[in-house]
Amino acid sequence: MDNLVKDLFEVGALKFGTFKLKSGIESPFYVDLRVAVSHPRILKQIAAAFLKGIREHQVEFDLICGVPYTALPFATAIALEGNIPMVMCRKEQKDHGTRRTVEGQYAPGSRCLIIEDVVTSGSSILEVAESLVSQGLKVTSAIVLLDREQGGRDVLRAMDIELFSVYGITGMIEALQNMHLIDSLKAETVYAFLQKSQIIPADAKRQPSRIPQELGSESSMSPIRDQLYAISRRKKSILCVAADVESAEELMSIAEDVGPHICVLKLHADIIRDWATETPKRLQEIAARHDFLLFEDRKFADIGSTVVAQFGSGTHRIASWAHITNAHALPGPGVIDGLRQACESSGRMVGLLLVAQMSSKGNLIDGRYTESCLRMARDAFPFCIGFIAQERMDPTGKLFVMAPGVQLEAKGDGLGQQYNTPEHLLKEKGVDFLIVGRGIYAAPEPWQGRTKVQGTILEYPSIEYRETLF
Ligand SMILES: O=c1ccn([C@@H]2O[C@H](COP(=O)(O)O)[C@@H](O)[C@H]2O)c(=O)[nH]1
Repeated sequence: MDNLVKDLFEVGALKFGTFKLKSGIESPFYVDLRVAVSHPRILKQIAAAFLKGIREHQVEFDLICGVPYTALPFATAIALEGNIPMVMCRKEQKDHGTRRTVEGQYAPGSRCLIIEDVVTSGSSILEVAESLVSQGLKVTSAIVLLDREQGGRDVLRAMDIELFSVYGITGMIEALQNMHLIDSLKAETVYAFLQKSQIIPADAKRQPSRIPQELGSESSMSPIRDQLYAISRRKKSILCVAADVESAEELMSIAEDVGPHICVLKLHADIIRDWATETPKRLQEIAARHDFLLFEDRKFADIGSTVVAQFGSGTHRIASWAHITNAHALPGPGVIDGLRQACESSGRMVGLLLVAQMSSKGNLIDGRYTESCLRMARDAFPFCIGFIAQERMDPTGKLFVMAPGVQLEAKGDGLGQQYNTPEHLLKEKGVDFLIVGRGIYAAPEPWQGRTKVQGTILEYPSIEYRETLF
């Protein structure tokens, strides 16, 4: 095993120095196992090391799947050396041919062991696990060549995936020291770094949002999510204004005032007493001019066939104009299927948010319900793009959180609404977007020379403010 460590070090797969990671964090070591493909001898050693680990840990599985891209050749080598069937997971779904996300032959219910090169947070393994599970495979374990020992194992355990590793970084460092390939100063620097950069599952919920730097440019599986992140980046805004007003004129006036500063305008169409056929057209025109999305806060909560009609027909014909809508998970996945079907019939794609937590005092949502929402939302991605919630939900950051119940002062409204400050929700709870209603459109003090809406909105945080928190 030490020979492999030595070989990896000598081909530059393990480097020591100062390296800026994708997250912006500076790390005293860097692992690049991609170079292994250029050294068939090392690739063979890697496969043997994985097979040894699998045997020693008595991992039970029927087939393997490598996390794209670096672990794909590793999985192939393991499959060949160990005569083990393998499947491949696509990063993006094809838009032609079979549209399969998992390639290869497998029986539903087969146990798939995920093969990974390096684990930091576990998020890449989780993404592959989601794809495999969505195709009927079972995933209960993963094995990695090198665990950076920063907490990914705990994050995965919290998601019911057991992680086995061929090497942990500590063991690898010790082996390198014993072979006099690195000195004790380098080793100490790595240990100190590991101590201060732990991700623990509870904290995974509080990680700074990955929007907009990473996810925003990553995928186009959900055009609405991509559109939202692009607007967020362009306008440096994380604000959704909730305009709970009763007339179309008031709604248009708020939309014009807040438009330049927001990503999303949220409304309750059923509050507007004079809703007319041209109302959504006027809203769409303002949204296009000021570059924001329209979110109808309908909170669907009925059986699939009823929500098909509620979403696509009736006075409001929500599916024909909203970019985003939301639903309670209470009725089960049928509510999501119904909304998806209505979207397909209307020929427009709308992004769905599940209400996983509520801001109101005494609400009946508990931790188990919220966990079930997370599972339902994962299964429904990319139609479901996130949550209405009060804290970060998805450690992978794929599904975002919009949090209502936000004002500059944490208090209540006398009718059960509970407010948190932007700082608390962003910093302590790791939410991605803030939904602010009366804090902006019903703020008491007009600003000199501006409408009160125009004045107050500037007091709410932008992306830049959020970045100063971390
Ligand atoms: O848990 C929830 C879910 C939705 N809302 C909605 O957000 C706004 C909040 O308005 P404020 O004036 O900022 O209180 C409102 O439209 C609610 O329907 C929520 O508050 N809490």
